[in-house]
Amino acid sequence: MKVIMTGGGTGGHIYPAIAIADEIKKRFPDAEILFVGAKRGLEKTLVPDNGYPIKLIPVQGFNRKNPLKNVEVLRDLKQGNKLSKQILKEFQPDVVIGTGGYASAPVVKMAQKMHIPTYIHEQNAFPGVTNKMLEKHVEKVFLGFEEGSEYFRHPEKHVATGNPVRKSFYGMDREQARKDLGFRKKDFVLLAFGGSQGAGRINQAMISVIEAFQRIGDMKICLATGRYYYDAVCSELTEKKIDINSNIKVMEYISDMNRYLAAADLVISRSGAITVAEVTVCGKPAIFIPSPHVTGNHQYFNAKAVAEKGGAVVIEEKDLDHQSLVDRILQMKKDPEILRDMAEKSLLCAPVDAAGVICDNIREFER
Ligand SMILES: CC(=O)N[C@H]1[C@@H](OP(=O)(O)OP(=O)(O)OC[C@H]2O[C@@H](n3ccc(=O)[nH]c3=O)[C@H](O)[C@@H]2O)O[C@H](CO)[C@@H](O)[C@@H]1O
Repeated sequence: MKVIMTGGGTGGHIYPAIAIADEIKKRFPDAEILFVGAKRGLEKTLVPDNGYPIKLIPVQGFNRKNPLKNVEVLRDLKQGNKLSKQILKEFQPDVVIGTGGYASAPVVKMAQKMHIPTYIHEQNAFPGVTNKMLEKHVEKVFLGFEEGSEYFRHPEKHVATGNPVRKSFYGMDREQARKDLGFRKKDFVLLAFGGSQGAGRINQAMISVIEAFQRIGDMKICLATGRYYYDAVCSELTEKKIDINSNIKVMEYISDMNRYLAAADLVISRSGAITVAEVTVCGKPAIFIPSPHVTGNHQYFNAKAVAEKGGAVVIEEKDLDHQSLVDRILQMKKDPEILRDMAEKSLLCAPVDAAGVICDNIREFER
C-alpha cells in the first residue's frame, strides 16, 4: 500500500493528516506513506517530527492585498504542478488523501488527472476554498462537521467522520503527565495557546492573567505564544518585571500537546477544529476565544457546539475583557465542582475514532 498525504500550512491541516497516516500504518504496517506539503508551511518540521517523510513544493495562496505579488504566486503554482506530477510519477501511490491547505490543491488535482483515486478531509463546518475546488473529482469527502455538507455540491460523496485526533491524545494519564512536566497534584494548571500559529489577542490577555496570578503558589500557567509572537511576549513580561519561572512557562510552541492537555485543569485557546477535537478527547474544560478572522466565523461555531453542551465557555474577541477573564478563571479555580462538570460534558463532545471511520471508507483499503 502506497499513500500520499497532502495538506498543510497550519497545524489544523497537518495534524489530522498525521492521525490518518497513523491509522493507515496500524492497519497496513508495511504501507509506505509520503507527505507532500508547502515549502512555507509548518509541515516542513511537524511532519518529520512525527516520523513521516515529506516532499515540499513551492505553493502559496493568492495575494488579494498586493496583486503584483501574484506573479510570484503563479510562478510557484506552475512549479508546484510540475513537481507534484514528478512526485506522483516516482512514488506511484495507490491513493492520495488531501486535508486542505494550499499544497493539497496541485497534488490532488494532478493525481486526478493521472487517474489515481483521491479523497479529501474537511475539518471545518465552513469548507476552505481548496477542498471546494477539489470536490468534483474526488472519490469521497470526509467531513469534520456534518453541517459542512451544504457548502459542497455532491452530497452522495459526503461521509461525516468528525475530526481525526492522534492516538497519543487518548487515555493519557493525568498524574503521570503532571509528574513529567514538574507539576504537583495540588497545582492548578492553566494551559493557554492560540492555535498552531499563536494569537496576539490571546497572548495579550494571558499577559494580564499572568500578572494577576504570578504570586499564587499553586497556580501554574503554561502559555504557547506561537513562534511569531514569542520574543515580543517575553519582552513585555520582562518589562513588567514578571519572572518566567517554574510557575510560569512561556514557550514558542508545545510539541507534546497531548501531555500538556492531560495535565491541564483548564484550557484557554482559539477554537480551531483540531484544537476543539483534542480538548474534548482529553475531556478538558475550556474557555474558547474564537478567531473572528476565519471563513464564515467557523471557530465560533466550533466553540459553540461544545459550549451548548456545557463543556466550554465561549468569549468572543469583541467581548474579551482582561479583568473579567481573570475573575472567571479565579471563580473556576475556587469551585472544582464547576470544572468537574464541564470536564464530563467536554468529553461527551469528543469525536469517535474519525481516522478509523475515514480508513473504513477508502475503497482501496478494503481487504
Ligand atoms: C487562523 C486559522 O485559519 N485557523 C484555522 C486553522 O487553525 P490551526 O492551524 O490553529 O488549527 P487547529 O486549532 O485546528 O489545531 C491546532 C493544532 O496545533 C497544535 N498545537 C498548537 C499550539 C502549540 O503550541 N502546539 C501544538 O501542537 C494543537 O494541538 C492542534 O493539533 O486550521 C483549523 C482546521 O482547519 C481551523 O479550524 C482554524 O480556523
